[in-house]
Amino acid sequence: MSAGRLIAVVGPSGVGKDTVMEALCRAEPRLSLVRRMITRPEEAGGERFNGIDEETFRMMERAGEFALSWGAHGLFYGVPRMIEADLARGAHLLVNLSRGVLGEARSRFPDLEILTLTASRAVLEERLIARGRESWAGVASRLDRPQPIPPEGAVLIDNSGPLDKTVRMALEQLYPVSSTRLSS
Ligand SMILES: Nc1ncnc2c1ncn2[C@@H]1O[C@H](COP(=O)(O)OP(=O)(O)OP(=O)(O)O)[C@@H](O)[C@H]1O
Ligand SMILES: O=P(O)(O)OC[C@H]1O[C@H](OP(=O)(O)O)[C@H](O)[C@@H]1O
Repeated sequence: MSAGRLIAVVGPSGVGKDTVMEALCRAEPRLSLVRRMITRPEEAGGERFNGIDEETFRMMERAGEFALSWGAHGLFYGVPRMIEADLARGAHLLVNLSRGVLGEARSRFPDLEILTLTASRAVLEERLIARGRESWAGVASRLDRPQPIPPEGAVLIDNSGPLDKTVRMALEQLYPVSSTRLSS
């Protein structure tokens, strides 16, 4: 069994992380998505996640049930510990992480790969409004969040253009040989 791969997809809210991750999974059967636990009602839509209340989140965190956890936008996010077993089985996992948790993620998973998605503020604003998941105030606070500099060693991909272009560029980086074969 070959070693698993943990690939963090990061970038500002609205840049398209969840959309790109889903498209990557459709295009590359070796990839699968990590389902996060979030203190957000599941009816909010967007990515597939498990919605839990804050008390449950705290309990799970104390019980060591998360490989990684963090807070952002007034919510808490947890990555189930189960990913360790999946990686040991050789899975190639895509996970949506906060940029604030990358240091910890790298010390816990030294082979962590990082895909940073970028887009201009105007594109982010347009996408967040069109998505309609947050209120106007929620959109404004996401846009006004200070943007950290891209983490060292990350692959930078511009997602301002069409989704299929982003997917092609990301796969070229993640699976250099097979994507060359596919496009030839
Ligand atoms: N390349 C693209 N072209 C056009 N629209 C896109 C593209 N990528 C994503 N979108 C749209 O932008 C919106 C935001 O995408 P998505 O929810 O995937 O972002 P996100 O980075 O996961 O945001 P958050 O961190 O807030 O969850 C969605 O409505 C999605 O359909
Ligand atoms: O800005 P940073 O800290 O990198 O990311 C913070 C969090 O914001 C997004 O969450 P959501 O899915 O929009 O709630 C990301 O998924 C991440 O968990």
